Amino acid sequence: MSVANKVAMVTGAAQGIGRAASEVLLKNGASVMLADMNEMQGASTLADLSQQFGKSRVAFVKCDITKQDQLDAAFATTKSTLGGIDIVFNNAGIGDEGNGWELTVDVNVKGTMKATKTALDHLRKDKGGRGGVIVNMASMAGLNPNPCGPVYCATKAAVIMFSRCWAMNPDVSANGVRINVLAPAFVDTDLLKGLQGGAGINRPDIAAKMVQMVGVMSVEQLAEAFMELVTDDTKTNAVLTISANTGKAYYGQ
Ligand SMILES: NC(=O)C1=CN([C@@H]2O[C@H](COP(=O)(O)OP(=O)(O)OC[C@H]3O[C@@H](n4cnc5c(N)ncnc54)[C@H](O)[C@@H]3O)[C@@H](O)[C@H]2O)C=CC1
Ligand SMILES: CC/C=C\C[C@H](O)[C@H](O)/C=C/C=C/C=C\C=C\C(=O)C/C=C\CCC(=O)O
Repeated sequence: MSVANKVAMVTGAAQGIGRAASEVLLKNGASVMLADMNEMQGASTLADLSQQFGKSRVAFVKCDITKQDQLDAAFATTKSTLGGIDIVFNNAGIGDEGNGWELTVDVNVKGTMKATKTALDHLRKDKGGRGGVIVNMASMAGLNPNPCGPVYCATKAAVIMFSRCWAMNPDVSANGVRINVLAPAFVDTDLLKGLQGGAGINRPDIAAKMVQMVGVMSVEQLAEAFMELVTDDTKTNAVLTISANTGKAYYGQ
């Protein structure tokens, strides 16, 4: 599927991977709603992207994905401002392993689940949508256990299983919706800084060795992998892993 003239909503779009994915969607002719809880960073990203791609194809909505009312409003605003919705990238996520660990579960698991269910209500043809694709952000940390971030790893494993179960539901495919998962190793963003110990990670020394061993990708590499999951119509229930040293591979295939 070409993304030209399609409408996308990206959560966690104010910076990092979400911003890079939004940029590549815009470059390829889509309209994009940047959804993020960080209004200040969101406004700055909106200003940059509007300058590059024009004001009519990009907008920002404040949205905390743990809040159902804000998700409902974000989807409604996307449709009214940009003329519908075809692509949803549930990318927002955090990695606090310390005192804030419950928020990590709330955002990564419950937030992603709420956003996926809301996306299905807006995309499914039997619910008045026009079909489309949902990409949920997991991590290779959700596939391979390690001692550094048990909470983070468990949340990402939950995202993978939740997404795959929905993708297999015949009511979803029959109504024109594909669901895929992106599972990267380390990417050069603010989140990765948590591995240096600030977010209460267990054994930052082991994490540092893992980073050294696996390597670190650019956000642009992630945006390209995201686009593969969006544009390849044969991909549904696909989990695309990607790391700097080993490249891309579909899990289980
Ligand atoms: N950076 C890495 O090495 C990896 C990142 N990931 C995943 O990629 C996703 C994006 O992370 P990065 O770009 O690296 O991080 P980042 O910290 O640079 O960006 C995350 C964005 O999400 C937003 N956000 C956080 N909580 C939110 C909420 N409740 N509602 C709405 N927006 C919220 C933040 O304001 C921020 O703009 C996350 O789900 C992360 O777990 C997965 C594997 C590796
Ligand atoms: C990507 C981690 C981002 C943020 C760190 C958080 O702050 C959190 O507190 C801790 C998370 C701990 C994560 C530990 C490991 C993460 C591993 C990967 O993302 C993938 C790395 C390697 C995959 C190669 C392999 O295992 O085969």
